[in-house]
Amino acid sequence: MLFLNDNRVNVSLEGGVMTVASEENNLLASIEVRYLLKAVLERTNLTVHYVIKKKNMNLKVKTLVLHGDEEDAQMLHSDIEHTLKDRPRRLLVIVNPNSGKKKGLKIYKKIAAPLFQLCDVKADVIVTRKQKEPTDILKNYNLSNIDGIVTVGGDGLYCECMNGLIARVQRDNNVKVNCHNTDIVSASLPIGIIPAGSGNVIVQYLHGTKCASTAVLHILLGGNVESNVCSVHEGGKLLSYSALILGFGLFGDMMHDCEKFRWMGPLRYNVVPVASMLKRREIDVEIEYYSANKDKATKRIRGLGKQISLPNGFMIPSCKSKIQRTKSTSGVLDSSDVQECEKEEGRVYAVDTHAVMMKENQEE
Ligand SMILES: Nc1ncnc2c1ncn2[C@@H]1O[C@H](COP(=O)(O)OP(=O)(O)OP(=O)(O)O)[C@@H](O)[C@H]1O
Repeated sequence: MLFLNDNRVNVSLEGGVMTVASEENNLLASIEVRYLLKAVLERTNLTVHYVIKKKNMNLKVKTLVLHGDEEDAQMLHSDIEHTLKDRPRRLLVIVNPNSGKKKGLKIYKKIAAPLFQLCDVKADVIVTRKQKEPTDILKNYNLSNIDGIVTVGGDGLYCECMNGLIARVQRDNNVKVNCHNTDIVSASLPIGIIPAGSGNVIVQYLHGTKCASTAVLHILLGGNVESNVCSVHEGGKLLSYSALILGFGLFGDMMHDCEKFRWMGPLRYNVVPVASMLKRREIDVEIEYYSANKDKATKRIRGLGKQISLPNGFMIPSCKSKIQRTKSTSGVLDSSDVQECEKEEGRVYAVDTHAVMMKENQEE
């Protein structure tokens, strides 16, 4: 026998929904099981922590307290815990204390750590001291001991961890990474992002909000989504993996210039691009991409000092496609020039595939 306030209630966990109804069958509470966070049992009291989604896409923790017969409370507790068995339990957390406004560590301690504790999540927290450290950590870390990686920082930290993870997976699978025709082996380990950086574009894209506690809750709820990853090659060598934006021309110049003013913090993205725009240069570029659908012919887009957009749908996560770009060349190319170009040193190839998982609520 269980009670909600003074009402004697029946609780069911069927059809993916936890319902609490009065003896007269009036529905008193209804919570989707995927939004259940944790059930805490203290003798005859069972506190159910769950998440609600607000209109602004932020998630908020709520509680429901049931009390009554100790045995009934215990049974319901173990039923709820059973529904949570696939949630992440062990995480590697990589914090960049210098991200954005340098609040990464504070955000982790104040927002993430208490929620991790509530959900019995064991976190191995590493605070980075320098650039490239995340890549080194992921070279040798025992990945079989964890359910996911969490970054506390900006898009750059995520990209570096994604690079480290993808490189590690290729190494473990003996992939010839310098060969641009080789498929990238997908990583099965998800990467969650707690935003503490300058732009936090990926988190906004995933969750519709840059709220840090919402990101933590998405990670704890255990949803994930596949994401494309491109490998970028030059001169027969792998340069890097890219999962957010692969840019060149004006965009590349802007980002390059912004890096020189990292000391300015997030403000650099508002100021520095203006100067990059003023010293804008024309770039002749040709992009060639191969559709996932092998029946479709190879398409080619050419532009000289123009904005070039790839067709819609290019980044559909499940789509396997390849893009290739030649290095900046002078004059307009025809198809025979392209073949010549492909023999040149210094060409850049990019191959994209779905390879990395990011934490997200699947329904969003
Ligand atoms: N302790 C550290 N000191 C300096 N740089 C670091 C440190 N830890 C990580 N980095 C590197 O700093 C870069 C940017 O990190 P992050 O994305 O967290 O910050 P950001 O301010 O949002 O920058 P961006 O706008 O480039 O994303 C990453 O390449 C990351 O690896």
